[in-house]
Amino acid sequence: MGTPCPYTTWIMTTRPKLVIGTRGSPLALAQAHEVRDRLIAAHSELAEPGSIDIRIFTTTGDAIQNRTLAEIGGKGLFTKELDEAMVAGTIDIAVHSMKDVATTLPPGIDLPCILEREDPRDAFICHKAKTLADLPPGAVVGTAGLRRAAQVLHRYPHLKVVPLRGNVQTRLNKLGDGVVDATLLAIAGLNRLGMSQHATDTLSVDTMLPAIAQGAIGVTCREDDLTCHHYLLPLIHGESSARVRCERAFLAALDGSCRTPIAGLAEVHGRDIVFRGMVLRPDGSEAVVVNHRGPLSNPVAIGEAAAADVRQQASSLLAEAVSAGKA
Ligand SMILES: NCc1[nH]cc(CCC(=O)O)c1CC(=O)O
Repeated sequence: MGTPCPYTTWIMTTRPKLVIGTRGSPLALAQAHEVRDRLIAAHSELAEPGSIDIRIFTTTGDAIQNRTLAEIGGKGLFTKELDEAMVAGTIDIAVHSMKDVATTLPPGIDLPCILEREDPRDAFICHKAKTLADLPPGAVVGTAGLRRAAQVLHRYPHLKVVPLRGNVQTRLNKLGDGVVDATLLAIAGLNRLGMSQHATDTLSVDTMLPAIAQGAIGVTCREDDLTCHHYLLPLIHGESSARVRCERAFLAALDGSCRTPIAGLAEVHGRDIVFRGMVLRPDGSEAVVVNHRGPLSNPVAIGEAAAADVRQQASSLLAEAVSAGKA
């Protein structure tokens, strides 16, 4: 046996083939690990120990957990530091909840990969009632998002909504402490954390239309990084990509963000996409719902047509919703 070449060892330990950037919340880490495991399963050259490095970043969005997002303003709060690290070359790919990704990507960054989507629906979590409809008048629902708040107030005007922020565990703790009577969380997040046992009920999309792209994980990389585009290719899920592109086209055409009281869900029926979009007044007093169907081959056109429909039917409601999300 010859002596191992020290030069080779040095390269292997200091230069991973791929650096993944992620936020540090348990949910973000679970998603980054899922992407790492899928990359390893798809590419034997990445299976060698040390080939993939995961680097954790605190984003502006994480730093302000205790204020409501609507108070802060600005787009891409959960992606900013990751985008900068990618452009600088510190990381090669970044893993995101697509729900938190602004509709316009920064220059030089591509979103080549949407993984197979999880359940897009919201969970109702409560120790006092079996479902949202059973909550008595005056019961307090804690939620950070205008979309969930406006839909709760729209369908159940007798309920009270208060802001409740923090990561999934923090929100469950606050519920346990009795700060609120109930809260709403994405089923996908609970599933990925192995915490689905906390869901008291799954809300139908007729009760609570999901956020744009809820339950979908996306992976970004530099536009000119052909190696990463190659690595990500087998992870792309076609139907999920089409659904997310349709929903994001709707949001983009309405100039909305993840903080706007806008909801939408695209589903695949045969060779068609069936899309439902909703825009609400922030106080839930009024809502407009649009339904559009079209070929799976052009998802963006369906989202855009639905947005045009909203503009035509409810321009003042839309203006109020959009400015609430930017305030
Ligand atoms: N804004 C936080 C956030 N971003 C993505 C998820 C859940 C997972 C997903 O939608 O993919 C959550 C938590 C929640 O809304 O319950």
